[in-house]
Amino acid sequence: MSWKKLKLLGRGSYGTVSLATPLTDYYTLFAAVKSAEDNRSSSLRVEGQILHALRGSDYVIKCFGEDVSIENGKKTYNLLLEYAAGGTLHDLIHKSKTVLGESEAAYYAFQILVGICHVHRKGFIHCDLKPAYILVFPGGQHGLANVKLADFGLSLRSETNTCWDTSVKKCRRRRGTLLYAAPESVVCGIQDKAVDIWAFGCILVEMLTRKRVWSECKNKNELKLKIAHEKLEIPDKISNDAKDFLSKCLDRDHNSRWNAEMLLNHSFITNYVNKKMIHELIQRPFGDAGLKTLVSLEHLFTTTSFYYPHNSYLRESSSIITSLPETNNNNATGDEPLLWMNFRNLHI
Ligand SMILES: Nc1ncnc2c1ncn2[C@@H]1O[C@H](COP(=O)(O)OP(=O)(O)OP(=O)(O)O)[C@@H](O)[C@H]1O
Repeated sequence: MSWKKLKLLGRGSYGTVSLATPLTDYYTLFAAVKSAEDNRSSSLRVEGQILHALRGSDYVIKCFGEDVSIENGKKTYNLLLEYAAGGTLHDLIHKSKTVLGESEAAYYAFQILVGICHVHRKGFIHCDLKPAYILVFPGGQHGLANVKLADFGLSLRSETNTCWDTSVKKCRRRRGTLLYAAPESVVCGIQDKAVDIWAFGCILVEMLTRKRVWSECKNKNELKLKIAHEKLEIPDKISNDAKDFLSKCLDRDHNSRWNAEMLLNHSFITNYVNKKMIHELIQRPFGDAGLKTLVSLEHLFTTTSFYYPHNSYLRESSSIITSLPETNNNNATGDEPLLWMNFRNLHI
């Protein structure tokens, strides 16, 4: 094993998340490792495959590879991810003393939407978007953070626009966290791309007010009834642009709810983010590496082509692109290398 877990970052239902560093270059390179006992690792393995399929976006957490280790005598499956030094959007919203300004919220909203756009274009639905599943990387533009979508454990493939499961009362049961669930998923279990947009709208309300949506509900049943039958109040003390934008995200009719691309062109976003940049980001062809499998940690940390930066370089550089070992690389296709790490975001 050429890497070492340094400390526990958190726990999920599947297992643990740890901060890790390669043994050869202690404290110069970090990653977050999600680990599960091998016999309970199926959802983590699926998440790894989904992240592999979603590679190529700067707005979706990067997966560097997978590995199996023996820990306390038990076979353990490990998924190696980009380390988010800034924690989650939940922390960013609720641990700060003041409500985020509209321009700051719009900047994060823009990044989340570009991530959603990528996920949807790749044929997936996240199904469980919430502030705790959006990771924060300090060091973005204008002193703000960068944010990326994470936790694809409940994601679905959207073969058509809607995912139906004929075995369960003609429709798939609701997935994800109830608070951020769309009316159509609560009422009839529909999971289409529009559920991600509804959840995004709820997240934006939370960013703009520091209050969770439906905060007056006392229990799950009341919450379900409200989502199913009531209009979600748009906050009062925000600009008309923000109100209009939210009304497009929180349209109760999922057929007329705006999609991510439409929302990116709304003035709430374009007032703050350059239109040309948005167009380039959403039109950018997918960076599909030609690899058929995830890169193993052995290759990740032992390849001679992997570049370990010096601290001084870290402060100046925004990104370093590394190449894969010859045997795995498929550069003949002109594909983007799989390993891409934003070193500026690492805390040294
Ligand atoms: N790439 C990462 N970088 C830094 N911290 C992370 C990373 N991934 C997860 N974490 C942290 O680890 C903790 C657990 O994460 P995870 O999202 O896997 O579990 P969860 O959402 O709490 O549980 P579950 O997914 O089972 O509902 C969270 O506090 C999260 O902030």
